[in-house]
Amino acid sequence: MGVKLDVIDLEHTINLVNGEPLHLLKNISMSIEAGEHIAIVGASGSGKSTLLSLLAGLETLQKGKISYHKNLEVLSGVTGVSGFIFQHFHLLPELNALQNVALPLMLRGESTAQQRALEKLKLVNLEAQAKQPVTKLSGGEQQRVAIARALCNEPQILFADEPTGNLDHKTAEQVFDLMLHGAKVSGTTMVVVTHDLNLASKLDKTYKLENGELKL
Ligand SMILES: Nc1ncnc2c1ncn2[C@@H]1O[C@H](COP(=O)(O)OP(=O)(O)OP(=O)(O)O)[C@@H](O)[C@H]1O
Repeated sequence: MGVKLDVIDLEHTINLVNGEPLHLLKNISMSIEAGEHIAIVGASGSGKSTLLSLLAGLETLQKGKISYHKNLEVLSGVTGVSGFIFQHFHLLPELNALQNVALPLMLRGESTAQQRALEKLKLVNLEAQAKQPVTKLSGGEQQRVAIARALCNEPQILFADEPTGNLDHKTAEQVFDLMLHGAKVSGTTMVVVTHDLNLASKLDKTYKLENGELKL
């Protein structure tokens, strides 16, 4: 089962180049249930990526509290149980698809890394391309490799920042559906930042970030 996440009164301020503070996020409170899939939408520059990085523990909290729970246990953080998918794939160009997916497991010394990586490549319909260098794959295929890699660690919560923003409309929908399917199969909680309201509507809830406030 996935991770449950509670956010209480989160605030975030950035300093603009002219020295003025900008209150990017104001008193954000939300709960994301275990296994729930939510979308965060909003205008460019509204703070979606910043909020996602804070939720994923990739950026330091300035004010407020985020707590993570698995079953009835409170976790000290999510770094070990989370996956992250970026808009620009972030694959290692010198490796093939299978090696990209297996690498995080191999670095942890997992003896079944290759086998588990191949299973996840099957899940995103890329078994036949496993030995292809990723530079020879299409954009949609590269993003499916990134999804397989993120799922390979069996994450309890998955964060995705515009995961299909770099793809054409049809490919974006196919890749998004595969990502959602992968998360559903493993009961993974998922938080997705997207501009695409059609894709957002496939998830359980859509939050809109506007003027620093998050609304359903
Ligand atoms: N570390 C930082 N220092 C200064 N400004 C920052 C920093 N991080 C983000 N910003 C600014 O904060 C604002 C929000 O950025 P963010 O990337 O979170 O928005 P976004 O809603 O994800 O935008 P987009 O949809 O265009 O990706 C932007 O104006 C950005 O320039």
